[in-house]
Amino acid sequence: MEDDTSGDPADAPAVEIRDLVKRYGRTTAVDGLSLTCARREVTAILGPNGAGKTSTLEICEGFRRPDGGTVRVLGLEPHDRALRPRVGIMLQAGGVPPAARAGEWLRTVARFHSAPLDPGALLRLLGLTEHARTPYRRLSGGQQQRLSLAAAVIGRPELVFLDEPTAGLDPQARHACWDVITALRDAGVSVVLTTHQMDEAEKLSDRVVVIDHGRVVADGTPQSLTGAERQLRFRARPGLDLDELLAALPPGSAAKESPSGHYIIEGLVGPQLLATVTAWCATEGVAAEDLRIERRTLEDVFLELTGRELR
Ligand SMILES: Nc1ncnc2c1ncn2[C@@H]1O[C@H](COP(=O)(O)OP(=O)(O)OP(=O)(O)O)[C@@H](O)[C@H]1O
Repeated sequence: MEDDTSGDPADAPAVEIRDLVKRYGRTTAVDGLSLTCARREVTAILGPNGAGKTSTLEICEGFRRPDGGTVRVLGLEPHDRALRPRVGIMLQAGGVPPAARAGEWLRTVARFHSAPLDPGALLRLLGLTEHARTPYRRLSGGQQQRLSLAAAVIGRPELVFLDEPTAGLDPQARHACWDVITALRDAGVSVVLTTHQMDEAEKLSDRVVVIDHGRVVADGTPQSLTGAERQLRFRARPGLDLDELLAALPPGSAAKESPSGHYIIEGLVGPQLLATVTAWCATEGVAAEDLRIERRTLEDVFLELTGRELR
C-alpha cells in the first residue's frame, strides 16, 4: 500500500478508500474501488452477490490486506490497534464463541470498553432478554445476528461496520435493528453497512454506494439516485402492444414491460397521461391492476445499473 499520512486524522472521513484492489488467485474481487464515507452518516453499500462488498468491508476492518490502493479508517491504517476501541464490527457470520451465553458474552465485550452501553438494556432493545442465558450455538440464526449487532455497538464506537445486519431476520427483529442503527446515527456514530434490502437502504441511509464487479457504479443520496421524475405503473396480462399506447401518448413518453406483466410509463406524468393510459386500457379490454404514480425505487435503479442476470 502506498503511504499517505497527510491531513489531521481528527478531521478525516469515517472511511476513505482510493483505488482499492483485492485479488483471490485469478479472481479480482475489488477492482480499483474508490469511495469516501462521511462521519456521522449512514452509508449503505449495495451490490449483487460477489460484487466485492464483504471483501471491501473486511479490508476496512483490518481482517484482510489489499493488493493495491489505500484505505484509511478514521484517518488511520485499518489494522492500527488504536482503532479497536473506536470501531464496532458486525461480521456476516459469528464472531462469538459457540459456548458463550448471550448475556455473559455481552458483559465480557463491555469490559473491554471504558464507557459501554448497559448490556441489559441492549438485550432488551434487541429482544434477547429471555435468551440471556442461552449459549450462542443454541440461539436461532436471527438471535445470533442480533447478539452480534449488540456486541458491535456496546462499546459506543465512533464508527460501526455492519455486514448484512438484517439478513434473515423476521420483520420485528428487522425493525429493532433499524431502530438501533437510527439511534446510532442520531448519536453521531458513523455507520457503514451492506445490504441486499433496497427498502432498508432507502429508509436508513444518508448515502448509497452501488458496487458491481469490484467498482463503484453509483454513489449519492437515495433521493439523488432515484430522481424526482415520477412513473405510472400498472400490472396487466403480459405482452400488451406498447407501440400502440406510445402512439397515443405525448411525444417524449416511454413505455416498457419489466418484468413480464408489469408496465412502466415514463414522461410527463400528469392527469392527461393518466387519462390516456386508462382510456387505452379500456379499448384493449385490459383491467389494469395496482395502477399508481410513484417515483422510481432504489430497486429499479439497482437493477438498471447491475442488470437482471443472477450472479
Ligand atoms: N477467500 C476467498 N477466496 C477466494 N475467492 C473469494 C474469497 N472471498 C471472496 N471471494 C470471491 O471474491 C468475489 C467477491 O466476494 P465478496 O464476498 O467480497 O462479495 P459480496 O459483494 O460481499 O457478495 P455477497 O453479496 O454474496 O455477500 C466473489 O467472486 C467471491 O467468490
